[in-house]
Amino acid sequence: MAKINEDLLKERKKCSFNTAELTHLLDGGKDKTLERHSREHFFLDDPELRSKIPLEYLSHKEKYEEAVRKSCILFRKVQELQEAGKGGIENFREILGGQLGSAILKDGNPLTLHYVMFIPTITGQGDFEQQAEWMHKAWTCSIIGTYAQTELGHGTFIRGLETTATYDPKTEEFVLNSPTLTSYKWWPGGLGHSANFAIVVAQLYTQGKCHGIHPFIVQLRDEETHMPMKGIKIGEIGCKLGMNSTNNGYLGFENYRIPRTNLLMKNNKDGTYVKSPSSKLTYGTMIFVRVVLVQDCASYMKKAVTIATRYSAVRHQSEMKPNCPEPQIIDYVTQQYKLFPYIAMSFAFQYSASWLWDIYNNVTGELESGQLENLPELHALACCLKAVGTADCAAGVETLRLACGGHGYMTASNLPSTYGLATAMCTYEGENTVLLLQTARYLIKIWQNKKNIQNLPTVRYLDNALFNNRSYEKSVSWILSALQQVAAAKIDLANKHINDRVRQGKAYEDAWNETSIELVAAADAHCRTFLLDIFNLTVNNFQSISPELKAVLTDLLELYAVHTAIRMTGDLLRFTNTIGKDVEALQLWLEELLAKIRPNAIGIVDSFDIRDEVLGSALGAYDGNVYERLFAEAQKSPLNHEPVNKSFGLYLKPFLKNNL
Ligand SMILES: CCCCCCCCCCCCCCCCCCCCCC(=O)SCCNC(=O)CCNC(=O)[C@H](O)C(C)(C)COP(=O)(O)OP(=O)(O)OC[C@H]1O[C@@H](n2cnc3c(N)ncnc32)[C@H](O)[C@@H]1OP(=O)(O)O
Ligand SMILES: Cc1cc2nc3c(=O)[nH]c(=O)nc-3n(C[C@H](O)[C@H](O)[C@H](O)COP(=O)(O)OP(=O)(O)OC[C@H]3O[C@@H](n4cnc5c(N)ncnc54)[C@H](O)[C@@H]3O)c2cc1C
Repeated sequence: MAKINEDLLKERKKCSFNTAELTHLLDGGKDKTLERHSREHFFLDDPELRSKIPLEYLSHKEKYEEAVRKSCILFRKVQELQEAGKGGIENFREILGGQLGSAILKDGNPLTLHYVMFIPTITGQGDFEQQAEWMHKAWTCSIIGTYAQTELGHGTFIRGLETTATYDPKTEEFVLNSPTLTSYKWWPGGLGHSANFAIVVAQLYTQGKCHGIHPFIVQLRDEETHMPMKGIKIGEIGCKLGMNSTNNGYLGFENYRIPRTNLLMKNNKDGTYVKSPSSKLTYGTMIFVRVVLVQDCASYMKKAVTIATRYSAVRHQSEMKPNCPEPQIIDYVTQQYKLFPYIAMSFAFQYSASWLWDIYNNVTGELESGQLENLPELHALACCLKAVGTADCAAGVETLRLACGGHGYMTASNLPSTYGLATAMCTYEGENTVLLLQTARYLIKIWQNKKNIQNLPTVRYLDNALFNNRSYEKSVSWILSALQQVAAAKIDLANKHINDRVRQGKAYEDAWNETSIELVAAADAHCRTFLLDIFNLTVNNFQSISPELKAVLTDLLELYAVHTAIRMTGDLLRFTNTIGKDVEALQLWLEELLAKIRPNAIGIVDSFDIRDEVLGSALGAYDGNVYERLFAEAQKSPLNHEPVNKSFGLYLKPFLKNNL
């Protein structure tokens, strides 16, 4: 093993708790950690899953081809694991998500949508016969599917989609058409050249009447030759900020016929068209992905913060005191402020993601038996957690990249491509502002009618939060109650402003739009109370952990709470009993916490136990040999493979001569 950097050795000695204990806690037990290790070994130590040339130096086409090669090996290996009964959804979570997935396929996986949306849509929206027909083919990958909903003209407003599926009773077929340029499907992952099937969301027409959007299973390419079917126009949409291997595609239909039975029917029991109990059941797959994305936010954040924290312990810069050695940059308090809140935030997101996953499973269980009452609460929670989680994650990764100075700008730091993956999450699966407005819509309804509020665990605090009015105490419980008061006050105020505008004669929708900045802020505040509440509950509920670990988790919980409170200073002053002196006390508390966490910072990120191959970063490797790794990475540039590049003879030399 390479020699470990001296600074990191010293940092590791300072750590006050057992890092393995925290690793096991985060994984859900020692056996889970061992399972994860064996999964990592299975995938990361397979030489076939490594690339010979760094991705950045490949052309767009080569990147795609390399990604398809790897994805096929990857999913063959997942199938092997499933067949051996080793692991269920965890395999998919890791392989598709921000850790193993993004380590092996750094710029995205062209087959992700098959697992994340195609299969879940068949399971969630297909009836018994349809599942029998399609699931085996999909699971065994005899067919590869994607989820084609968004169009050139509409992503958010899905009721406005223009693709039509018109029923032809004579042939018992649906005829698919893209009547306009804006009706072309645009964005679906893997659609360009990978998938041969898709779930297509289209407006269903029977007897000249439109019944709204519905999902259909559609064959796009010949299963043998992979040529597009007649009546299908298909291709890739081109280069993007990131995710350049995901093969996002476009798709148009010209009188393309599919059997009647390809309309997914779980929510339309009859063979003839019958309206489902809730049109929003069609949106089920989107809720599923929003839920799993919150977990991914924690993964990306842990990765970025591990890289930046290790680098900050190795990097020395400037003089703090005259004639003293240059300090590690992690000793600058401003640097700690860039790093440690994101360490704390990754815990907050991991714990909330896990609660959300449980709520999701309960509610989908209820939906199976026709109970819909808890769906709105789940939808509202999933929307705001997805929005706040992805926004904080993307901003966090960018802050952490900046915290690494110039070297953070190198692709070898792996921070730019992590940012590319993180920022995409802010848009896909529901643009963040739009999702916060969905949560706000629910909160306003609850505010206007609090009758059943005590049965709704995520909003019951709103019953009396407006009147919390506690005087400042240095405690998480005070911050939580203050944040709850802020959320309640913001909802109340937004509600008042909507009503005022309606009273002035505005249409409700106009009043809503005019109040929407406040509505988004209210939903954001509500979400932050949930994140803190769950973090607090989780840490308080840990019974059998060592006092040393409990102390570290408490520091992180407090830092998360204080950091959130300071970010919302204006709101605290405006809506609670907080006064200027309390803000000063919060600031001192923040600084105290940064100092407390400082000796454990490396220990905490080590506990995330992220393998070097997953970090994929010259700055973040366990051994801390930053400069050697940066130098080695530079040697991989194709420009360094020859002492003189041909452009010298072609352009520079004549140019230099001309200037003589
Ligand atoms: C294999 C097995 C296992 C595998 C497991 C693997 C797991 C592990 C994987 C781990 C790694 C992950 C990696 C991921 C990589 C991903 C790759 C990229 C994927 C990216 C894909 C995409 O990007 S794919 C397109 C997504 N595209 C949207 O996301 C559109 C947003 N746009 C809307 O979502 C609607 O359009 C919008 C705005 C609501 C308005 O919809 P609208 O106009 O119809 O509705 P209104 O606003 O009028 O609301 C009317 C009433 O509906 C209520 N409501 C609305 N939605 C509802 C809902 N969903 N459920 C219930 N209720 C709902 C609402 O609350 C109102 O209720 P009320 O009336 O009671 O107030
Ligand atoms: C990397 C990536 C992968 C994707 N993969 C898929 C896929 O596999 N399948 C698929 O079907 N789609 C996919 N998409 C599409 C994605 O779901 C949409 O881009 C997303 O839902 C946002 O829709 P839009 O692009 O129409 O944005 P728009 O809705 O046009 O948003 C533009 C702006 O308008 C604002 N806005 C829009 N409506 C409102 C409103 N009601 N109130 C206030 N503000 C509003 C937004 O806040 C935003 O600021 C993907 C997108 C990306 C970036």
